[in-house]
Amino acid sequence: MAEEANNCSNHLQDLPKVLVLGPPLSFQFLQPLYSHKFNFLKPHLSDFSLQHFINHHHPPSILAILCGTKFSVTADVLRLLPSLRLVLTASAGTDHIDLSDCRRCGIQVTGVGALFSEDVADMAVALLVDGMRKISEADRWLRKNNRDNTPWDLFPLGSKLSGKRVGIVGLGSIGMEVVKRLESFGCIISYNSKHKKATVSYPFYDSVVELATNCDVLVLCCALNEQTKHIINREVILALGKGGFIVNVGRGGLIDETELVKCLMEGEIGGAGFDVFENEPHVPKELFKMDNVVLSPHSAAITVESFMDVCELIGGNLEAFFSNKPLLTSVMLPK
Ligand SMILES: O=CC(=O)O
Repeated sequence: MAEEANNCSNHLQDLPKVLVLGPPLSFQFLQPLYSHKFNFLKPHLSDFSLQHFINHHHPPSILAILCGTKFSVTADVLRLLPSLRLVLTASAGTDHIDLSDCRRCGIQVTGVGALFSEDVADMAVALLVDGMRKISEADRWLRKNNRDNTPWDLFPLGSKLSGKRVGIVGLGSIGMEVVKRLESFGCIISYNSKHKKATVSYPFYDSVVELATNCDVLVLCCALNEQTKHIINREVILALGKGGFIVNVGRGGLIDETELVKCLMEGEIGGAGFDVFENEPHVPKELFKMDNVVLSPHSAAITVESFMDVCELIGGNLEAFFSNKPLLTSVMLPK
């Protein structure tokens, strides 16, 4: 028995090490599939501090990190790992990673590319339909008023989605999937993005205030970075107006959340659908009391199918990296 355990730990020692930070949600599916190929180091199961844990595992032998969005890969973390060559995040967003420092240290970064785009777009549209047609509100109302003598016409009217002017903030792969879906609803699309796209003919606004002025709905699909932090501020919200609706499936920090909550309370905007929040897992408690708001716990990307695909992609990227082949997906690092 002891010999078997010894063989097993010897075998583990021979496998390439991958330091798992977070860990990402998909790790629970990934681990059983790839434990025979990689030695996953799991500081979250240890009582040691991260630094102590890393020092205990011979830092020069750790070439790769696997993380999710809840773990910030800062310059301080990178300093603990002098031989690190790959940061692999199980996410589309990379705002939790110090990309400039990765570049400086010659570390490649890989994420899931466009793998979550369809699921996230589905959720964006679901939040929008739910909010405008009051689906969650209707469900709550009917459960509460489930008596034969309650007249159903007491339930408030929703808003029609077809024909609405929808402004997409960030026309990347998620934004394009949202557009595909909303065009079939008969919505009128325009957008704001870092650059005007040569490949689409939808009206482009280089100012988000102008986009909001000309729309009934804003759907936020862009990455969070220095340029996009609080891209939705009070001025944008007021420009969208009292009947307006905002959906955020990007990152919480895209919206000045305090201002949005205030505007919702003051009736300056019609409603909102949130999959992401500024200080997750904190959700402003005022939102729980609002019927014109639909909430979801940063779960837009999470489906059984996307998790299976993500495991395959992460495994493929790890295999490519450790056999010196090109990565299947890679993140562009800032110049
Ligand atoms: O938020 C989810 C992701 O960035 O993949």
